[in-house]
Amino acid sequence: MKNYQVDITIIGSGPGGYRAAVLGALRGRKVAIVESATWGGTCLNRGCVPKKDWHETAKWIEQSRHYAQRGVVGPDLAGDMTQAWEHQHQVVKTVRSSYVDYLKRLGVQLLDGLGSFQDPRTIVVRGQDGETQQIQTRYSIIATGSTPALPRGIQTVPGKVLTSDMLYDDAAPAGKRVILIGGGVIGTEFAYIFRQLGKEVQWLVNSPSLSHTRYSPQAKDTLKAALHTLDIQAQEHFRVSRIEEDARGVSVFAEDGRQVQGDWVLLATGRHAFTQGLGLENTAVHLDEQGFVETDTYLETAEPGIFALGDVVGPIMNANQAMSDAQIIVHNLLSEEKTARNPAWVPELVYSAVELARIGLDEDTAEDEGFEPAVGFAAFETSPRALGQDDTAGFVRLLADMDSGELLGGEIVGRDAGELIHLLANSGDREEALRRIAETRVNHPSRAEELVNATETLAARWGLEAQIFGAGESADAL
Ligand SMILES: Cc1cc2nc3c(=O)[nH]c(=O)nc-3n(C[C@H](O)[C@H](O)[C@H](O)COP(=O)(O)OP(=O)(O)OC[C@H]3O[C@@H](n4cnc5c(N)ncnc54)[C@H](O)[C@@H]3O)c2cc1C
Ligand SMILES: NC(=O)c1ccc[n+]([C@@H]2O[C@H](COP(=O)([O-])OP(=O)(O)OC[C@H]3O[C@@H](n4cnc5c(N)ncnc54)[C@H](O)[C@@H]3O)[C@@H](O)[C@H]2O)c1
Repeated sequence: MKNYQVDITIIGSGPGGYRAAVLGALRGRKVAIVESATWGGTCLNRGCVPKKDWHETAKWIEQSRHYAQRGVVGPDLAGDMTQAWEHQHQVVKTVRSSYVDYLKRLGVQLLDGLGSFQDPRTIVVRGQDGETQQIQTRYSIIATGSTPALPRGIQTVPGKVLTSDMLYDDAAPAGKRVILIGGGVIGTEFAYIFRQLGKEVQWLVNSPSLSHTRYSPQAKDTLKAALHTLDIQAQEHFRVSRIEEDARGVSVFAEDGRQVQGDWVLLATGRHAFTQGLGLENTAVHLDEQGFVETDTYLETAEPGIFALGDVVGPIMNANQAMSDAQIIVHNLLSEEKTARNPAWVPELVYSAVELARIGLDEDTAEDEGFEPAVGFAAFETSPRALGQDDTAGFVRLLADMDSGELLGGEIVGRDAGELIHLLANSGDREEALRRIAETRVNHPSRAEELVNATETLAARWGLEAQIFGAGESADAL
């Protein structure tokens, strides 16, 4: 049995674990990272990276409908999921090998196998070949992510009843008629992607799409309208209770007796924290009622020296949160001044018929926290850049406190929202944020200009000129 002595051990190599390993090594610490399955975790192998690759393909196909009017002529184009699957697979392989390479170059010790606490400072790693290795560690980070949650009584069947994990682990099933279950983020993203990739999609949801998220009603309505334009509509109040397979495919039954038939099913019915086999009983680490690892606001568990991040901590499950958590933990391990987790200021995204991005507080939360939120709005409808791209859906919506002009939150809907949100994500002084945006030297024509326009709307409509433009000359003095 091989033995290692390190400063920090990370269990799980998803975006959170990977980022923690990189930051720990860059700060001169001896780091080991353990992975029981594919290096890179859910995000790289079965989540964000392959999904965004498909979203890009779906956008190309949608945009091809504008080709003729722009003077690009030729036969009609259509999506092919088999080829799209191959494309994402190649992208994922390339990214994975560059990730692993970088960790090795930084001197991180990579260990293949299931990591399990023998005691709070000892982790045993069991490889698939039965070999075991042991790590003595000063600190540990649990970064073991999540797995798909299935409705009660429903089981997966390869090629017929899949989760998103299974969809990317093996080539996509051939059948054209797909039944998609769930109105959460995955359901809303895949309804669009599947449709553009040439599938006939029956989308079953028990509550309206994204109803449990913090996007504004305006954002959800814009997305709904874009999906309708592409003839994508959900069957609402469909609570799945049973799935049957036969020679012709699959039948999905609702609690109220409705029945839908198709070739295969994708279950997008949530995910839960994954802690199986971690040996937490040999530590003081505690799980909450939903199975998430409990931590304090600095992400330390009930066992001093053991931290946790990302999906396994929840409740927000996205790569951005996992990577932000990693930054916080490594910072706190190495600095006197501690930083607390603040999920509100980590961007959230949805990639569907339009992109939705948001950060900060929504109106209700802002009011609850004692602010008086004012809204600044700018639509892409008249943006020269958006018009030139034949893609004018969406807007920028900024929230500021009426008294102080402090930026409270922001939402960007439309093409490239996932890139533009970074202009709001800088964690600098938020009392100065709107002034910083208003003074940004912009590229023209660009979508980023609409952020400047939204700050100007805020100033003009809510009398925030002094806070946003500064106390310069008044109009009377001119
Ligand atoms: C279809 C889909 C699309 C998504 N798209 C996006 C997106 O566009 N943007 C976004 O921000 N988020 C997206 N997400 C969410 C994102 O993938 C997750 O939030 C993110 O991967 C969580 O990162 P993590 O580091 O917490 O864990 P994970 O990425 O889940 O990684 C955990 C790793 O730990 C390993 N592990 C578990 N137990 C052990 C053990 N005992 N020993 C060793 N290794 C272990 C697992 O094998 C796994 O590799 C998507 C998710 C899905 C399913
Ligand atoms: N862009 C991103 O950041 C991104 C992308 C994909 C996934 N994720 C994260 O991954 C996690 C999993 O995504 P998800 O969409 O599976 O989960 P989710 O929790 O967002 O949504 C699950 C949906 O399934 C529905 N559902 C559950 N049981 C059902 C039943 N029996 N019949 C019909 N509907 C049922 C729920 O009502 C809900 O609408 C989420 O936390 C999500 O935020 C993030």
